[in-house]
Amino acid sequence: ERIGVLGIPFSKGQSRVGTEYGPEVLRNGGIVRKLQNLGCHVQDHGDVEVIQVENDDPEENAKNPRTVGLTSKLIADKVERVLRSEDICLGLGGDHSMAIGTIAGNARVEPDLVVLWIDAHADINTPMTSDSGNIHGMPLAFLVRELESYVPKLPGFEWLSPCIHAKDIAYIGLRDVDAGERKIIEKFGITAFSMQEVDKYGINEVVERALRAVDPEGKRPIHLSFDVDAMDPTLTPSTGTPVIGGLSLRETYYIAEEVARTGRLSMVDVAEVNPLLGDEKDKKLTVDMTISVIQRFFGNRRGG
Ligand SMILES: N[C@](CCCC[B-](O)(O)O)(CCN1CCCCC1)C(=O)O
Ligand SMILES: [Mn+2]
Ligand SMILES: [Mn+2]
Ligand SMILES: [Mn+2]
Repeated sequence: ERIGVLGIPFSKGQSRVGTEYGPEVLRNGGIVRKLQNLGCHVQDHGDVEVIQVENDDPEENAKNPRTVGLTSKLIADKVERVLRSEDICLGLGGDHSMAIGTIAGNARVEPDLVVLWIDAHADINTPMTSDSGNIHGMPLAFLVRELESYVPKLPGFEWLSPCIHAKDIAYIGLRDVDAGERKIIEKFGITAFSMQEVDKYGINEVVERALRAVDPEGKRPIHLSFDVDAMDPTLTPSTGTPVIGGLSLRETYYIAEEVARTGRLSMVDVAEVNPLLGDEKDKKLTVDMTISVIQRFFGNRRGG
């Protein structure tokens, strides 16, 4: 497998400083070398250029729209270029608004992709249903074709056309879903396995059902968007919106190993690592746990 690593040092999809240092701490944690040690061919493509628009006033309750929109276009362009020369792109974020660009870019190369969204949150608020105005809680709303008429065209987003269908998405790990998001998930029948289903069926059954729901014939490329807050905060404390009762390390490993086993992984987003939150121990734990999970997307199996 040829892996292209792409840093996405972005934080303007939310209001806490720090996620812009995510790529740096993950690289310093040795992710490139660790993947090479797995026998992968790893090329580091550097960082996406981040655009900072002056006087970027909120629009329709969405914060930093121009900065997020224009940076998302650069992310999409870079992801498309990486995926033209590599088999898989590993996007190191950065807040979860990064997924607007990574999915848009991936879809240009793999138009038939499906999305597995591993997260405590649904990240599908429209600017109107969001209570925070933080675009990291909205990325999927900008990407889903069925939501196009519900999402205003924000300044900076002129370049973006929705590129996935609601039925192409499956959630695992949900435990903090807003009212508006629940309505959207129900209305469009989006496949969603919350932590309750993980407890009810077990992670093996959940992963099997999620994959079958979005890709019953087992042939579509997979965009895996991993928000580190999907894991229990005892494992990844340095993140902006922690929610107790999360995935265990072994459950998260299992998801990664099963997705790797499909052989159809196209892109992995690693979102919401914020090394400025918590103490040094929290930061190191978060980085170490995140890197150990990433390795399992790329062939490190507990069974050897
Ligand atoms: N849904 C939230 C949180 C989004 C998290 C983004 B992610 O997953 O990338 O980390 C919820 C906001 N709201 C905060 C106050 C209490 C109720 C929920 C929002 O801001 O939209
Ligand atoms: Mn989240
Ligand atoms: Mn998220
Ligand atoms: Mn978060």
